[in-house]
Amino acid sequence: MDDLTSQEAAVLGIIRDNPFAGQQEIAEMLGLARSTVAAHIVQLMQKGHVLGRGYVMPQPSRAICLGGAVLDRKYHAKQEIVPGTSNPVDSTRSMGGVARNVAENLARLGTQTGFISIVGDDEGGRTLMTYMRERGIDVSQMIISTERPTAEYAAILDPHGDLSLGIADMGIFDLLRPEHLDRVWPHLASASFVFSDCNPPAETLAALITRRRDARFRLAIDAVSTVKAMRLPKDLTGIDLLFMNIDEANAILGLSARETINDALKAAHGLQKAGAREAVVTMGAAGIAVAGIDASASFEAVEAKAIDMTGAGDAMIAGTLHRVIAGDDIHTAARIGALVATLTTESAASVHPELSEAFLQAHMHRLS
Ligand SMILES: Nc1ncnc2c1ncn2[C@@H]1O[C@H](COP(=O)(O)OP(=O)(O)OP(=O)(O)O)[C@@H](O)[C@H]1O
Ligand SMILES: O=c1[nH]cc([C@@H]2O[C@H](CO)[C@@H](O)[C@H]2O)c(=O)[nH]1
Repeated sequence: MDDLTSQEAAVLGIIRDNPFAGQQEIAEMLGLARSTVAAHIVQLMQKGHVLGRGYVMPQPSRAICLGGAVLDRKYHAKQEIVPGTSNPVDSTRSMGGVARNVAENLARLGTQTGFISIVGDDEGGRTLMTYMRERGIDVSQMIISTERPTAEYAAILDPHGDLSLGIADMGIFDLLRPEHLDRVWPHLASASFVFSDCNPPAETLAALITRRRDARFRLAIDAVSTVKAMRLPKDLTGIDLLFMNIDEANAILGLSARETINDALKAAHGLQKAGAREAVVTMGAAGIAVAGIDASASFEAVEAKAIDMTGAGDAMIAGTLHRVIAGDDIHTAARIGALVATLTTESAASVHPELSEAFLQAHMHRLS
């Protein structure tokens, strides 16, 4: 609360006791002009202490996920893929989008979560919104576009579940402009953590990172892909926690080594040097490198009976954020992230359909 002036704190105190207090009533109680109280309430919204009219108070720990809402289609090859010809596959559909996957994982683990994205005015968009709402995720700040259809992603997976080719129709995310951040700012400002993927345009990411410097929330970012990682500014100052796989980290750092987990550790240090407060660089089954604020370390991935890798990175982020929000340090939290990632590789969907805190606890023995 040390970001508040004494008058703002006094106004907040009255609103907390009586969320229905009118501006005139508050003004009279504090001996201020009504217009002064109105200005203080605007400031309280900007600083994230008040969410909107009716003065609804934010929950103490809340995550907001910003970025991709996507319809995923997976084509799982029955034998080694032969390019340039027809390949037999098993196909499945599920909800995807990095930010959406992170939001669903977080909500399943019990973190209070809001999701901000854009979907088309179509059946896919409506199904996606309903699905999220039914999982207790706040979708009140979503945009519904009549200009573009809901984003789609097709993953062609080899017989081992590894990505052979991904095809992404994500044009709708160009409409996630910086102005939308202004509109949803009270929701972002009141969160304990804001997570964004790199599906929004570079200007929107830059605006978020810049505005984070004066905000109370912590900011986590995931690159999504080597192409989208390039949307991040050169100066990563303002990012509290940056998630990348080794290829994405190398791409933005101009590095190429990807032989051992030490290369991932070097990349994580590189991201810190570029301004990120902490960085997690993943290397699939080969392990995870964590550059924390106090110490750096790497550890092994949790052994998996993997069938589909899609969403593993998103699950790693959600598991990590869930624990960081609960108060764990990044090293402890990332181990839980690795376990959630492994569980996700063992399901055909982009988010494990059975994931819950109890499900996670039942698998904790796998973290030896
Ligand atoms: N074969 C595997 N065995 C065990 N764990 C794995 C395996 N593949 C991925 N993981 C887990 O998932 C995490 C993220 O995987 P990866 O490094 O491939 O990131 P990514 O490319 O962002 O993932 P994706 O794009 O598939 O979501 C790893 O840190 C690891 O914990
Ligand atoms: O450009 C993009 N490609 C793929 C995804 C999503 O990644 C998820 C897997 O990590 C998957 O669900 C896909 O929709 C995205 O959000 N943006």
